[in-house]
Amino acid sequence: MDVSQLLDDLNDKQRDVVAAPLQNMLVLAGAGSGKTRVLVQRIAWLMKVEHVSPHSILAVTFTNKAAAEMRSRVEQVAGGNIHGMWIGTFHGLAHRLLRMHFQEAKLPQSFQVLDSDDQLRLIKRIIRSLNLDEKRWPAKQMLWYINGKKDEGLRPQHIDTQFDQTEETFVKVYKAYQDACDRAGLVDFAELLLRAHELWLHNPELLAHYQQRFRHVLVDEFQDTNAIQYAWLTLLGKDKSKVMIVGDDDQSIYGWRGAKIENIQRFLNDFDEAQTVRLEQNYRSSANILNAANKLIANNNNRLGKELWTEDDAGEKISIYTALMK
Ligand SMILES: Nc1ncnc2c1ncn2[C@@H]1O[C@H](COP(=O)(O)OP(=O)(O)OP(=O)(O)O)[C@@H](O)[C@H]1O
Repeated sequence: MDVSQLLDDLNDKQRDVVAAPLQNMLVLAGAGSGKTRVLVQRIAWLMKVEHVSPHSILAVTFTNKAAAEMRSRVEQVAGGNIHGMWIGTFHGLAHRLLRMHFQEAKLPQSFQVLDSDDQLRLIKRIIRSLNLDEKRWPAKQMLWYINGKKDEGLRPQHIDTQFDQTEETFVKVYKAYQDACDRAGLVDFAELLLRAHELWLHNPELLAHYQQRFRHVLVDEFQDTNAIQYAWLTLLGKDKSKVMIVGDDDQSIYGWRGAKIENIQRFLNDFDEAQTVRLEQNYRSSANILNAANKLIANNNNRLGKELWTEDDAGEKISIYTALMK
């Protein structure tokens, strides 16, 4: 087939990614370097050139909006039928798996998803039922603790509280909260991910089915993945799939909610012969802005390193604006 239409509007590095052999790959993509375009064209390439069935492709993005956009762009570029392809957020895909396999996941068929307001209300009730002082043990802090532990893949029984009485109380609330959720068939957002991971971990045949099916896995915004998302992805893709992750270690902004930038480095160690390609040409900003950004991010620790550049003019000089916060 004539593949030129899939490669025509790409620069050399973008082409290297789209037309790469079937392999594990890290695409280090700077801001405005066209990563969405590359991801979409890569999926189209897999289907049209490598004759991969859409049924074998799983693509993960970070927001529902990005997932919807990717789906419609892939449909456009690949020409319509992408039936059987899974495109979604980590949470959306985990939810889908739990609905399909609720019995193996030990959930009632009618389980409900709790949003963070519901979660906070339930935690407040638990704190009261345990006769704890709400001022000393604020519900919001408990909520952060519970979600944080789930993001790390930890159940109450995994947490060692031997030397820490404060943590002992946190774990007591976590346990009572989880028991209440389990009794009522309630699943919070962090639980979606943790339970989807446990679903595969404890049901090897089910895992084998998905490993067999999803031979091509693509993940966007990889720098934002937390420990449990990485563990889930590793279970699925490490042995049988070709996994392409796209991320930017200079754009990690979710450390405060469990994102682990070191997952990029772990990917290079854990996934066989992963190749790295850097997308450094920027299509969004003038050279003055990029040079200033390059100088600033050069101060970040432990970066894999890249240097953004543009064919555009220097543009206006940068001015500094100081604003007061109320
Ligand atoms: N090879 C190219 N030639 C011309 N324009 C391009 C090329 N690749 C990407 N662009 C343009 O660059 C802009 C940024 O692309 P895109 O949104 O895909 O980047 P991105 O890396 O996902 O951005 P970010 O993650 O920073 O939001 C878009 O307007 C896109 O059309």
